[in-house]
Amino acid sequence: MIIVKKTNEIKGNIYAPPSKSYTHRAVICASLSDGISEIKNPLNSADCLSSVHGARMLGAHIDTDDKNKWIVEGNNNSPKTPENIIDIGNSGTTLRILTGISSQIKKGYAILTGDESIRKRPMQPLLDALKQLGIEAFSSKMDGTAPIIVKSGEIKNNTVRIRGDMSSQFITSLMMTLPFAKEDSKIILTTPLKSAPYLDITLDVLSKFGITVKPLDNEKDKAEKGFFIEGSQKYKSCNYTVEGDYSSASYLIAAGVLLNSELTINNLFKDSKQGDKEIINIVKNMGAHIKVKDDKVIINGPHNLKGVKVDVKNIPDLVPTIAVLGCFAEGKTTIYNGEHVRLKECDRLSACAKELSKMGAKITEKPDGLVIEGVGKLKGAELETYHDHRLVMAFTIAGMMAEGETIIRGEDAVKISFPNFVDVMKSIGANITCK
Ligand SMILES: O=C(O)C1=C[C@@H](OP(=O)(O)O)[C@@H](O)[C@H](O)C1
Ligand SMILES: C=C(OP(=O)(O)O)C(=O)O
Repeated sequence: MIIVKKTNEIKGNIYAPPSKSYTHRAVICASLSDGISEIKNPLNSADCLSSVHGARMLGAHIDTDDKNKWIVEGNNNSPKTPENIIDIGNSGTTLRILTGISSQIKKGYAILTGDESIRKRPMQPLLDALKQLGIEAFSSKMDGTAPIIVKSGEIKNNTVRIRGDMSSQFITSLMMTLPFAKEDSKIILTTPLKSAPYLDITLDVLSKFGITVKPLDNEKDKAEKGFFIEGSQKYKSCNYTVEGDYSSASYLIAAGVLLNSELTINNLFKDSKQGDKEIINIVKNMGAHIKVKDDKVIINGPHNLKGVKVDVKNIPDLVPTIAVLGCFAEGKTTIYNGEHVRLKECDRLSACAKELSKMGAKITEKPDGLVIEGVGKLKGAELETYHDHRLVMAFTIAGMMAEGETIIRGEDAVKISFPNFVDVMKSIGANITCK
């Protein structure tokens, strides 16, 4: 557990942890490539190591001894049949991407599974999409969740239709798999897209590893939104440096604007493709005066915040952070368009409402979001975090602002995306201890 006490001041010049989304994609692209790639500043977290593990099972050699630089020898566009089941732990990104990629093993089957939470996360839209492509992939329990069994197969059809509103990771998986098809192909979205910036991250990394995926040309194809993928492309090796993670930095930014602070957070790029850089605009709209440089964010808090309305369609991972900020803002903060936020490590809408209410927050759960009446102060309480890293980190910030002591259960989950979270928070003066 983390024991959090009211914290008067935080100070420091720190680095945002490396991006989880970029690390996953870089290591998987490198693992498929034709040579040796160096991944610099990778995120050494449990989720990214799940991608490393899966990529090794599919035939890549990956040396992670140097935590600052992973060396990846790719399987030369020829994923191998895994010797065993692939246990991807808690990582949705790994499960979704490698389900598609596994269909390109030359013979046999790949079986992908993970922890209790991952075995509840939806997979059916991706399985249906693979079926349209002539690939046999199914849930062993026949309920659309992992364990997933994927049969090696040649991609046959060249058009796949898939919903875009449940998880962008299904589409990332298809974007990374369809370059293996002999013929050109199209992904057509049957609903408006959510979490869209994650597809920009996918396109960005793919392009560095020699793969081109283009949005469908809307002039020619007015009715259809989606992507065009040229057939028979090859992944090429590339030396890649991972930028800092705005989702992880959101907890530091929230702490900075709420508390008495002098905080510089480095390695956050102004021109990043990460949707979660929106945290900067959100706190600015709430009234915070933070300085944004090309590669860092500087905060001198506290700032008086006012409630705002936030569309979280494209920024699902920021919800716990915004919920905490809303508790300390004047007036009402409304989070909407976040049905997909219920499909993460846990139902984050319901968990935020339930747990923050224990601290005296006034939160109403809506089908697609949360309405938070700013109460200005919270009181310490004992909180559950449902094995969800983002809840542990967001609730820690709430605890630092609360009167009395807050106990946060399940702190181990931070290893998923921000393994040294507790040490970083202590280094800037957070009044926290682990037991
Ligand atoms: O592709 C990615 O790296 C991610 C996509 C998002 O998921 P959805 O597309 O399922 O919303 C996000 O919540 C997750 O943390 C990381
Ligand atoms: C939902 C998350 O990741 P994933 O989907 O990869 O499990 C997350 O990091 O908040």
